[in-house]
Amino acid sequence: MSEEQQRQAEEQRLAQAVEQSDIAICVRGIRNAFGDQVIHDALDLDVRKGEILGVVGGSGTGKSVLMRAIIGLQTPSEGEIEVFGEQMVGRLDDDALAIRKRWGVLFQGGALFSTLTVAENIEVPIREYYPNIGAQLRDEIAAYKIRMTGLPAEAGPKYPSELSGGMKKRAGLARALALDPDLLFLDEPTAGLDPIGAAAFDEQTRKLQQTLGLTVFLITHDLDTLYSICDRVAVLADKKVIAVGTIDELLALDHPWIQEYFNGPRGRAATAAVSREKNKAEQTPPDGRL
Ligand SMILES: Nc1ncnc2c1ncn2[C@@H]1O[C@H](COP(=O)(O)OP(=O)(O)OP(=O)(O)O)[C@@H](O)[C@H]1O
Repeated sequence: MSEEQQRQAEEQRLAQAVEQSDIAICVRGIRNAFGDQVIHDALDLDVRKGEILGVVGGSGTGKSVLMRAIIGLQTPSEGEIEVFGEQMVGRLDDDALAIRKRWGVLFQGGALFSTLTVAENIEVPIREYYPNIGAQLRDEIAAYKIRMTGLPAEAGPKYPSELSGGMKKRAGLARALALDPDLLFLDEPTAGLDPIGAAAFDEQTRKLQQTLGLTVFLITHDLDTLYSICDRVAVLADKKVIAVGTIDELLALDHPWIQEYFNGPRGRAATAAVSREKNKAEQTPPDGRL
């Protein structure tokens, strides 16, 4: 190899290394199947650091299975998954502890422990990963997370059955944030919320993502969420991620599911709502008076 070729190879290697360091989650060639039912085959996906990536796809396309594979609850039969540069497939729980502490998960439906109060739910991951933290500090952390997610302080001693749907989601979010994660997984966080509650939850997610510098993997069917807070969207179909990009980039593709989803009546309504919000913001003077 000539000196010039060596220099070019080194530059390429460095460029790749810089590119890689921008990636929070790197999924390559994974296959997931349940018996004869193949859910993913040769699926690739990159999630960039600091982005909110929306993950969409028809029901049963394997969005939750993909999330479970990334967080180690489902072992792919083929392929590799890296989180923050660490190989995850086949790692034992103890071995991957340092990485597992760096993410928080809000499962579909909230998945709060019904026999524990909100504060006790939030304290579960703290007890699990930091058993030496004393009760008083644990309580303080829980109270802080409760405030952070917009719940009233009185929610702490309540049981999940005493909360509204929106409050349950926020309690689940508070638990997901218990360990100050860098990476947040949200599985259909606004499902079942009324539109105002859903918009408030989205806004909270965006605010937290910006202030805490989080990377967010967000599974949703909610077009308003995609339009209002997602930086990019990944589309699952045909056992793969068939496209990733901004909504404008996806709209330029002529895949029938993508066109139907974003350009159907609901997609058009969501676009119209976003441009109305934009116009309103542009017409509002900086001091907020109309
Ligand atoms: N533990 C399991 N055992 C057998 N099949 C499973 C298991 N988990 C998921 N599946 C199947 O895998 C497929 C994908 O499920 P998944 O929950 O990931 O879909 P999804 O895209 O998240 O759907 P939805 O949008 O309806 O929530 C479904 O057909 C489901 O029945």
